[in-house]
Amino acid sequence: MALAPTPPPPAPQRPTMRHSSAFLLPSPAPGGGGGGDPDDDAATVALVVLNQPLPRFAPRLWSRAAVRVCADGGANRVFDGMPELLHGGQDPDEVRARYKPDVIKGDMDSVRPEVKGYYSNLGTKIVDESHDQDTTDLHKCIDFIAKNSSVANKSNLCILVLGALGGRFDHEMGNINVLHLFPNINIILLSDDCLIFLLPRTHTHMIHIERSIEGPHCGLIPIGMPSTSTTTTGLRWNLDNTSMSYGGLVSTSNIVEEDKVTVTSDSDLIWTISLKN
Ligand SMILES: Nc1ncnc2c1ncn2[C@@H]1O[C@H](COP(=O)(O)OP(=O)(O)OP(=O)(O)O)[C@@H](O)[C@H]1O
Ligand SMILES: Cc1ncc(C[n+]2csc(CCO)c2C)c(N)n1
Repeated sequence: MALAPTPPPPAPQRPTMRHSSAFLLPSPAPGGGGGGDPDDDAATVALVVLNQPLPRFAPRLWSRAAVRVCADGGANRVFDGMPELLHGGQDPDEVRARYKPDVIKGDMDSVRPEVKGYYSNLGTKIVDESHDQDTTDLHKCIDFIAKNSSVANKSNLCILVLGALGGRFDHEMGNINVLHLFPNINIILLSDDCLIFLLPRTHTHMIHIERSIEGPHCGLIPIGMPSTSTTTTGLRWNLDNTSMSYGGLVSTSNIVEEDKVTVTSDSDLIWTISLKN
């Protein structure tokens, strides 16, 4: 007697993780004060400034953050860049006192001595890890936020990283690697032109599109590992149980069509979306 075919195992049920870029809005949308979840107005923002030109929205995000950490030469960018961004004839030292980093951390080969001394005198904590030449300054800063800062234990922590994209390709890849090193922390890499975050495979992702400030161009990229099955909704070119890999298909130059995009995958994926100027 023929046996009945064994039914395929049910697809794993994943919890939903919600994402929103409402933190970039000039004034927060109702309930959109933080980073990860648009309905979670208690989300806690930590800011990391890298050694790249400050994005135009840096002052706004600085004001929203609970802790501000400069990665080594990122402190030079705050020292030089905040007075420039705010122009309007304000006294540079008055601006610098208002935009004082809580911490400068890194291997300290890029922060200028006078900048380090200036902020140290204002009370900034300086963490010199010049002995560690195996992890990047961004990695060191995420470690600091995860282990030592006042926001470390917040379940709704969102770390915004300024100046992570554009510039040197080895640094960009190192910055993206940090997303894969800390898959359980909500980290968003930002430039003036786009943002990037990781979609861990443990969840289905519901990405709320803030159309006034982001899109329509987007991408879904399996940087860390290939994916045998990714399914999306809300995109012009949706994936339906589709494989993606470097050397095969990766979803670049896609377009968001709906206010909500959903993504489910068997691999960690990078989500990226363009920012409007
Ligand atoms: N051109 C860039 N593009 C993207 N990220 C950058 C760039 N330059 C610096 N960063 C980021 O800012 C952090 C601090 O930069 P900094 O220049 O102080 O690093 P660094 O370790 O001295 O770099 P290196 O010695 O490789 O030149 C880096 O860890 C990196 O995450
Ligand atoms: C295989 C390997 N490649 C590169 C480096 C160099 N490196 C990586 S992170 C870092 C610190 C930058 O502030 C430096 C110098 C290394 N150690 N190991």
